[in-house]
Amino acid sequence: MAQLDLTGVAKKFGVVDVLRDINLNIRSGEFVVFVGPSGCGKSTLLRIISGLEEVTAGDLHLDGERLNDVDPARRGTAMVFQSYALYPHMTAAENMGFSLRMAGAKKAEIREKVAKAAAILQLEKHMDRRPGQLSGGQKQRVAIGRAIVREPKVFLFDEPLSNLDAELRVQMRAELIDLHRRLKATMIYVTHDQVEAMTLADRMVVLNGGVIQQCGRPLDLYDDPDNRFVAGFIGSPKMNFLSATVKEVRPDAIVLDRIGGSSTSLVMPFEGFDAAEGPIEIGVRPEHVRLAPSDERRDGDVEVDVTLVEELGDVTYVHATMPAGERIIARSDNARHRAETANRIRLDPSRFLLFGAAGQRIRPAGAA
Ligand SMILES: Nc1ncnc2c1ncn2[C@@H]1O[C@H](COP(=O)(O)OP(=O)(O)OP(=O)(O)O)[C@@H](O)[C@H]1O
Repeated sequence: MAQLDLTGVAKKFGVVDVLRDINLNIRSGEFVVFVGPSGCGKSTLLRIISGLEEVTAGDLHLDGERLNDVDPARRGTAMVFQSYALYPHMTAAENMGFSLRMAGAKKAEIREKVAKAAAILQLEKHMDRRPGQLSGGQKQRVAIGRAIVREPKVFLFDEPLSNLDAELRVQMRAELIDLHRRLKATMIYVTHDQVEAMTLADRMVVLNGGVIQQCGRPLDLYDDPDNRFVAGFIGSPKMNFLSATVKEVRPDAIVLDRIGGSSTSLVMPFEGFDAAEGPIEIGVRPEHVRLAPSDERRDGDVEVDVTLVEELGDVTYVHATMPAGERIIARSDNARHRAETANRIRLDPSRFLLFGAAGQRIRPAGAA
């Protein structure tokens, strides 16, 4: 068991609020990823859990035990840092066993635990090498091994893959998923990379400005973001945002006008729109914006200026500007021959998400 509960956690550095009213329950065995832009407070939150920082307000409980005043070494957490933080003069085996030695463990026990971790991480052949003789990926595995031998209740990872090249990062991601499956441990992972977060997380916690913006399963956040920040942060290329006005409200639909500054009107299925919402913004993902076939014209097709065509082989992204200058990205799965000549896009209003002036999501009546 390793259930972690954060209640009303806040942190100030001087007068600056770095974290505000963080409430989070992390279940035993869950892989939770804190994600957000630089400076949003994710590392500070991880350091608070590890005990490297104190809270300004709020409580932390691990399996019901209040952690606030428990010494970092006795919390049952183990941290893996971006910088590896290995001792250069020690071998991989000595680095991995160091904390056990400091805790007074017997040599045989240390040997056994280090050998077990080395096997899990496929490091057996490198255990006599010093960090200087290891690759970046091997060093990171030693750092993870050092956490494993401590058999922590909660593993804490602070951007552990950001010093590795792109290919190795993908490989290490797969290894971390496998490690989590085998150890069944509670893991908390910090990254600013939303793709890394999406691929690793059982649950993502999106932070911005020291506040939790949304917390949930990666695809739920992708499909059903609570606000414009989450909608724009998750997904690559990013969600398109277009201005629009609501011309008419029907019981089960709205008529949107001046979409992206164009003369286009479209009917969007939407139950119970509240006319008091004020100006709105449409969010639509690139995969829901298509190139209109040149031989077919439909209401709602928008003339655009194509500014860039990115042909990636399996998919093509067409970057364009709408008549009033708003930018939009369309995705095409088979547009190699057509992308350069495309000049109209087709929007799918059933895929639109609506956001209010403060960036809040406007959901249809009855939606969660
Ligand atoms: N010891 C400190 N004293 C003062 N301010 C700090 C301290 N540590 C962090 N901060 C500030 O707190 C804010 C959050 O920092 P934190 O390192 O948690 O962000 P982060 O989301 O992990 O960013 P990054 O991805 O760049 O590491 C930043 O504005 C940072 O400058």
